[in-house]
Amino acid sequence: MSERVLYVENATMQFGGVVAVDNLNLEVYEGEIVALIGPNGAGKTTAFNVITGVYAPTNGRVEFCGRTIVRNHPQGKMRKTYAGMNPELYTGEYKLEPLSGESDEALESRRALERQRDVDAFTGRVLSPTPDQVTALGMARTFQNIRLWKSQSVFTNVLIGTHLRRTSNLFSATFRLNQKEERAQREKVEHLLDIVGLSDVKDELATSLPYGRQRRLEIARALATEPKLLLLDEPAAGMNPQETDELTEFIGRVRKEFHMTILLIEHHMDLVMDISERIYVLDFGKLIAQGTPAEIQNDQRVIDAYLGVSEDA
Ligand SMILES: Nc1ncnc2c1ncn2[C@@H]1O[C@H](COP(=O)(O)OP(=O)(O)OP(=O)(O)O)[C@@H](O)[C@H]1O
Repeated sequence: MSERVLYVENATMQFGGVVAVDNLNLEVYEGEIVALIGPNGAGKTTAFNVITGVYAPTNGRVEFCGRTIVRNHPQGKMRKTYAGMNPELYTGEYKLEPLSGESDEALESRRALERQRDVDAFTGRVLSPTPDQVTALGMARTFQNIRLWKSQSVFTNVLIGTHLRRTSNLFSATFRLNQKEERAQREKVEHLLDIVGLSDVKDELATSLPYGRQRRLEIARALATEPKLLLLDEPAAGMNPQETDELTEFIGRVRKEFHMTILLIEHHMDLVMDISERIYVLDFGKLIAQGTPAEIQNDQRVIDAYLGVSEDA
C-alpha cells in the first residue's frame, strides 16, 4: 500500500458563529489525485487554509507524511465541545462504563478526569506552523486568484520557488545565494519550464502571459519548491472549456512527470471526474460523501446539494 501523505483528522474551523469546516476527516495517498468539491461557501478553501497552516484549527489534527504538523488549540472557543484528540469525550457518544460499586458522582469525576487528561495531553504542545514552514516541509499550494510576482519574468517567478524550498525565508531566498547553488537552481528552473511548456516565454513578464499559461506558471512555481503534495485551489477558475481540457491534461502530466500527489478544489466537474481517483464532498462544512467519481456522480445527496446545480454556480 502506498504511503499516506496527508491525513486530516477531525478538523474543525469556526469563525464566530460559522462552523466553516465541521469535523473533517480526509486522507490522500502517495500518487493520488484527490478532489475536494462542494457548493460555494462549503468550506473547501478553509480546509486548505487549515492544512497549509494559514489558520490554526479550532479542533483537529493534520498529519503530513506521518508527522503531525497542525494540531488543535485546546484553549480555542470550542474547547468544551472538542478539545483534545477524542471529541467523543465531549459528546453524548462517550460512554464510560461504571466500575462495580461506583457511585454516579465518582463516575462523573472519572469522566471529568479523562477529559482533563485529554486536554492536558496537548497543552504546551500546540502546533501551528506558518505557511512558509509548511512549504519547507513539502506542501505547495496555488490560490483561487493567481498570485504571481507581477513585475518579474516567468523565469524569476519559478526561481523564487526553488529558493523558498531551501530557506523558507523570502529575504534570504532572494539575496543569500552562493554561486554554485544559484547555477544549479537556474538549471533546474530551465528544466522545469521545459516540462511545463513555458520555455519559449521564460523572459517575458509573468502578467503578459495569457490566463491559462499564468495558471501553468503558478503550478510550475509551486513545483519548484519540490513538494510531496501539491494543493490546487480552483486551478480552472475562469477558464473556457478548451483551456479547462488543456489544464486537465496538464495536471495529469504533472502527476506523471513529477510523481506528484495532488489535492485539488474545483468546480469544473469534467476536470474533477476525469482526473481524480477519489472525491470528497463538503456541504455547509460537513463531509456529505466520499468515493470514486462514479460513486459521487450517483450519490443522491451530492446530486441534491451540488451536482444538480450548474457547474459554475
Ligand atoms: N476568515 C474568515 N472569517 C469569517 N468567515 C469566514 C472566513 N473564511 C471563510 N469564512 C466563511 O466560512 C465559510 C466557508 O468558506 P470557504 O471560502 O472555505 O468556502 P469554499 O467552499 O471555499 O467556497 P468557494 O467555492 O466559494 O470558494 C463561508 O461561510 C465563509 O463566509
